[in-house]
Amino acid sequence: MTTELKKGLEGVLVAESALSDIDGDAGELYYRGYPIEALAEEATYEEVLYLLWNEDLPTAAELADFEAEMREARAVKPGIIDLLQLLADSGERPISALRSSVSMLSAEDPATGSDPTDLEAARHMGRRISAKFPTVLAAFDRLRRGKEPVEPREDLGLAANFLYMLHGTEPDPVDAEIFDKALTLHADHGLNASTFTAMVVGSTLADVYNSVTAAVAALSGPLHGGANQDVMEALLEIDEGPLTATEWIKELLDSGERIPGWGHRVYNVRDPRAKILESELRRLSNRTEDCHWLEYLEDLETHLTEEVGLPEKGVAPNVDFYSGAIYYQLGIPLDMFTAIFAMSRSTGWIGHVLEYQADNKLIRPRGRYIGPDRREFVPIEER
Ligand SMILES: CC(=O)SCCNC(=O)CCNC(=O)[C@H](O)C(C)(C)COP(=O)(O)OP(=O)(O)OC[C@H]1O[C@@H](n2cnc3c(N)ncnc32)[C@H](O)[C@@H]1OP(=O)(O)O
Ligand SMILES: O=C([O-])CC(=O)C(=O)O
Repeated sequence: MTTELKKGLEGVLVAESALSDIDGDAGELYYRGYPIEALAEEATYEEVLYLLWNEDLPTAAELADFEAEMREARAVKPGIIDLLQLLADSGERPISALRSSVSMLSAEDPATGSDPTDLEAARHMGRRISAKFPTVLAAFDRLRRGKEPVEPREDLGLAANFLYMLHGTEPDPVDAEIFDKALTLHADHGLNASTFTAMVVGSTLADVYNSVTAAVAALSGPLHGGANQDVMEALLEIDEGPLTATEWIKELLDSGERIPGWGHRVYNVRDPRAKILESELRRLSNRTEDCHWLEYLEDLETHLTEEVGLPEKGVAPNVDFYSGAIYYQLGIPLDMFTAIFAMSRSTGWIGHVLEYQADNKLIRPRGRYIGPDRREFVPIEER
């Protein structure tokens, strides 16, 4: 046993994976060997989903079968809608409603309770979760706004169908394409906190529903998936307040707070996903003829880079810095941003659990004990 303590498991190798590879110094990300830039530009999110769950990109026939299967699984039963109504009425956050809905999806799946080593049953559960997450989230948002959920459409891709179910109207093709790219960019990212959580749960041979429930919970925090909402809240505060973006960020730094959407455990340079999202935000801003969110973000990045010098400390924009403004311009409510991240990341969680369980070893690290020395028990009447 090693006695070296690695706080936060920083830099510790705990598993092998063929899903995604990150070069933190070069700022590069690959899914199964393909650069993220090419996948975002050339492939649909469904192709990426297939790639992460299988060993390679699908042929046209494989993709058609896979898409048909996923599209057929989109609808949810009335019991889920009743649960979502209950959660909406109690003012639950979307990410928490999503977490609760995984338990209900499990209750409604006949495969739940199957042999934990049955990988085909696990794949089936994974497909159902990723197919139903967009339906659950769109329905939850509509219910809390007093609207009827919109039934999923099988003739639309996953990204376009989500926007359709959320807004009740078919999205502009450019909006759907940009959202599809955002989903691709969030689909997997090595052993990040939520994926590792899913793997820890999966390593006990708990089923995919249990692994995903825990992963949603892990993603919800502001140090992980919650940062995209924090960035947009900051932009709104700048927009509504008297300070310029640069003045606002100076105040935040002076108060000793961290900049949301900046810094990363693995990247020492700009996250490659931030670069793609910045250019997609530009494309969207040109379409909506509203560039001011992009301008705030670029002013902030210029100031934090040139004046504050954060990149010299290895702190640079991460995936959450530019994504929030895209979602906002697509008409997605702020508190849904982290849940949308979960909707896409379910792909990575499930892929990693399936991969890990295929060659399973219970994950169980050790902690260094720093409590009192051995001592005699004192009965309560003598304390
Ligand atoms: C999808 C994702 O999960 S991406 C990350 C999303 N989270 C955020 O954007 C929240 C803001 N960022 C952070 O809190 C951090 O960068 C984390 C949690 C993501 C990574 O943190 P760690 O790898 O543990 O780095 P650590 O906390 O040790 O920070 C290292 C140094 O960089 C600084 N730093 C890190 N992030 C930031 C930031 N956002 N703003 C200002 N300084 C920062 C720290 O103050 C520290 O400086 P010091 O050595 O002078 O004390
Ligand atoms: O990798 C990480 O630690 C966080 C991250 O960027 C992600 O999960 O996409």
